[in-house]
Amino acid sequence: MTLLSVKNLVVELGLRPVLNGLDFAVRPGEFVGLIGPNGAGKSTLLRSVLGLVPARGEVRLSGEEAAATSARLRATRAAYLAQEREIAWAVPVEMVVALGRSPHRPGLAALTEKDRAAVDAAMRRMDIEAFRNRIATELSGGEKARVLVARALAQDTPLLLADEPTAGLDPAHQIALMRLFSSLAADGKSVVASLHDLGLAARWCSRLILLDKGRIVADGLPSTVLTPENLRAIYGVDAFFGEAHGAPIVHPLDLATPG
Ligand SMILES: Nc1ncnc2c1ncn2[C@@H]1O[C@H](COP(=O)(O)OP(=O)(O)OP(=O)(O)O)[C@@H](O)[C@H]1O
Repeated sequence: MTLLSVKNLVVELGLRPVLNGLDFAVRPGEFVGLIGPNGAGKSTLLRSVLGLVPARGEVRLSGEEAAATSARLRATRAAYLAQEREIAWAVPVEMVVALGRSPHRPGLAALTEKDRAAVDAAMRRMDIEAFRNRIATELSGGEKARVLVARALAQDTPLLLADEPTAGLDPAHQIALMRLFSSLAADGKSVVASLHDLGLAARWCSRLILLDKGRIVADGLPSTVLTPENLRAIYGVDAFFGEAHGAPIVHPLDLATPG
C-alpha cells in the first residue's frame, strides 16, 4: 500500500514546463525530504498532488486516484501545510487549529470529543498551548507557523505534505518539528516536506528526493543523494560532510569553485 503515488506528473504554468514527468511513490513510515534549488518545482509538486494546480499524469492518495476523489475525502488522506504562513482571521489560536478537523465534521457540526482531543494533542505537539486563547493574527511569524503546523496535525491524516515547514522557526523548534515528523513516520504515517536546510534534511529524513528544473535527479537515502557531486552540480556549493551521534552532518560552506 502506498500513501502517495505519482506517475508521469506533468505541470505547465504560463506555458512553461514546471514538472517534466515525475514518478515516485511514498510508503507508510517514510519521512521524505523534497529538496532542490529555488524554482526547482518543489511547491508545485506538493500543490499538484492536492489538485491545487492543473496537472497531467496520475496521482493516487491511499491507492485511489486523487482526481476522482472528493475534496473532503482527499483532506482525510493528506494534510497540506502551505509555504505562505499568513493567517487571515483574527480569531483565537484554538479556533484556527480546530479548522484542521473540518474534513471530519459533516456540515461543520460541533466538535466531538475526538476532535477536541486531536486539537489538544496538536497544540501540545507544537508547543502552542500557552497561545490557545490569543488572537492568531497577533502572533509572531514563527508562532503563526507553529499554529499552522498544529492545524495540519489536527487533520490527523496518514500523509502530511509540508512546504518549507521549518522556515521561520528557531533552532529548537526546527529540531522539535523534525523529531515530530520522524515520530509520525515511525508510527506508520508519512511526511513529505520541502526543505532548504540540507543539514536538517540529512539528519532527520529517511529519504530525499532531489528536484532540479522540474525533474527528479536523485531519490534515495540521504547519504546517496547529498553527495559532494550533487551539491556542486545542482546547488553550486561545496559543503562540509561529517557525522555526529551516528547521524550525518551536511553544512554548505561556500559557492563551488569552478572546474
Ligand atoms: N503561476 C505560475 N505561473 C508561471 N510560472 C510559475 C507559476 N508558479 C510557479 N511558477 C514557476 O514554476 C517554477 C517552480 O516553482 P516552485 O514554486 O514550484 O519552485 P520551488 O522549488 O518550490 O522554489 P522555492 O524553493 O523558491 O520555493 C518556478 O520557475 C516558478 O517561477
